[in-house]
Amino acid sequence: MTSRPSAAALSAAAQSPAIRADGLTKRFPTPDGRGVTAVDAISVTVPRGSVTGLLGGNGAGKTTTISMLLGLLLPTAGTVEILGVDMARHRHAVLPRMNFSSPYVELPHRLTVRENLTVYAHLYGLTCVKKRVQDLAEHLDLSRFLDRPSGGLSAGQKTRVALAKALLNDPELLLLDEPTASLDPDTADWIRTYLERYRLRTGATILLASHNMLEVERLCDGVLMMRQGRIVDRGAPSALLARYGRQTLEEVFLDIARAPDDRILAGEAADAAE
Ligand SMILES: Nc1ncnc2c1ncn2[C@@H]1O[C@H](COP(=O)(O)OP(=O)(O)OP(=O)(O)O)[C@@H](O)[C@H]1O
Repeated sequence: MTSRPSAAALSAAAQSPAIRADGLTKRFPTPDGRGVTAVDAISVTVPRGSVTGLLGGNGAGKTTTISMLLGLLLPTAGTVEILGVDMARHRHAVLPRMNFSSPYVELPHRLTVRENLTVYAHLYGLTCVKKRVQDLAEHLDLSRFLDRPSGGLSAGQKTRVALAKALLNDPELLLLDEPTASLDPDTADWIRTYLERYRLRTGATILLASHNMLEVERLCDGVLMMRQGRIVDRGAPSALLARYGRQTLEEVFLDIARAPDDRILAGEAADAAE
């Protein structure tokens, strides 16, 4: 159902967290019929204006989680509210207020950067599209290759274009899957600084999946640690360092990734108690 939320629901929504997921689960079918549980009943609350890191090893369930938050994948079970709006019922009311970028989603190769951004700007229903594209190109240092086909850009240039696409509608909620994957340290630092400034300027909420622990320590107020589809720990980076008695988030990550399964279950108990 995609009916419009009521006035009372909209007023309550304004007070709600940026993301609230409850019991969110995704099971994929597999050819052997056993299926794989990519995301296993996770419950997450992300406050407005925060930057939250979604961490976990390969296959932990980060991309699947982000896809469900975006409404790109239907959950097998559980609920998602974005900016107080129930994604299952009123997804179209909130989609214009959010956006995402992912290295796994390529823009059409043959279109130029300008054409791609223009198409997306129209899809998002923006007015003054020409000026918006021009302004973003300047902010993200894209002007030199605005008229080149998107497929011919380097990985770093593509990442900046993907970020421009994600910022076209000035999203209140930005979901980023590995925003600095395969970037050189200079470009990665540039993107992080840009994101910090965007958050400060707009008060937007950012959820980012990352394998770069220094990035997470620098950008994130809070961290969600995933393993085998579950949230096994969470907290501010400083709180996690203290809890594990470690100096760096990378060490904490390794502790969690290498812990025996009974530690995972302990994390689940903490999750349920939240
Ligand atoms: N369409 C699909 N069909 C079957 N299994 C899937 C599908 N998509 C994801 N999976 C499985 O779900 C699990 C979680 O995958 P996901 O891509 O969410 O992990 P991830 O944490 O983003 O990993 P990475 O860090 O490697 O990108 C993995 O076991 C993966 O093989």
